[in-house]
Amino acid sequence: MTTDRRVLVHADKASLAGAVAARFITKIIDILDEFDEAHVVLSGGSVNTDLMVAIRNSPAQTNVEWQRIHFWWGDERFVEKNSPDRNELQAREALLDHIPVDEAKIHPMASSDDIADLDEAAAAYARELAAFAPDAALYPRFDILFLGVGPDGHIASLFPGMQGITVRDATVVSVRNSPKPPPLRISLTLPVIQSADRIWLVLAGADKASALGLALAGASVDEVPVAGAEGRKRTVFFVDREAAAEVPENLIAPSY
Ligand SMILES: O=C(O)[C@H](O)[C@@H](O)[C@H](O)[C@H](O)COP(=O)(O)O
Repeated sequence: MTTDRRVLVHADKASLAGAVAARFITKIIDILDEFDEAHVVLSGGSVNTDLMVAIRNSPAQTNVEWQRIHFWWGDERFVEKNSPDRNELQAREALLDHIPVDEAKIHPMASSDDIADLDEAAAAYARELAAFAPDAALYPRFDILFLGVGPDGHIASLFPGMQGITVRDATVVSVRNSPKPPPLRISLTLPVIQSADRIWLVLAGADKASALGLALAGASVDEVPVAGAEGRKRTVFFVDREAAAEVPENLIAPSY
């Protein structure tokens, strides 16, 4: 599957966000040199939100042709449109409202105001993915898919020991009893996550160390979902020192 999986360690959470932002800007400019459009999947969570703020604050971001990028989400909390819990709202406030995006290329998952039924909302996102997929594919070719990681090892809204992480025959799942509130969510499934050319996981803090260590040591995906984060071309774990505490030394690449 993947050709490369590496861990890049930064001193702390603040330098992590700045470093990933700089790398993202460079990489997305390269991708847009090669392709007419790019597809990027955004993540919720505090570390990824800090990253989006760092992207917006980087002087280099004015060199990105933002209107050529499609933005998708890995998961969403199924709440009202204006709820501060919405990953969409957080991403808009952190980044999307501040850059010249093409609104037709922003693909949020439905809120409970848009579609009252959770399963219908998940099905609608599957249709949206298929509508922007090449040929007969079920979803676009994602250039970069960002993920946060929970202390329990969850990615997107795929939680340990729950049904969502086992789903292989759908692109989007509804989640009804998320252990992390709010309980109702929508998530991309693991096969879609693994289809991305690049998965960039961004995580910080001592409470992530055990999940990361287990994932890299080959834990089962059902028990530690982040163990299944492997993109087609490259998978990078961007972490701070605290989160790296249980990463085997031989997997740590020099960050500078
Ligand atoms: O939907 C959610 O509840 C969050 O988006 C969640 O999946 C988050 O990405 C991780 O828990 C990491 O969060 P932090 O970056 O805040 O540690």
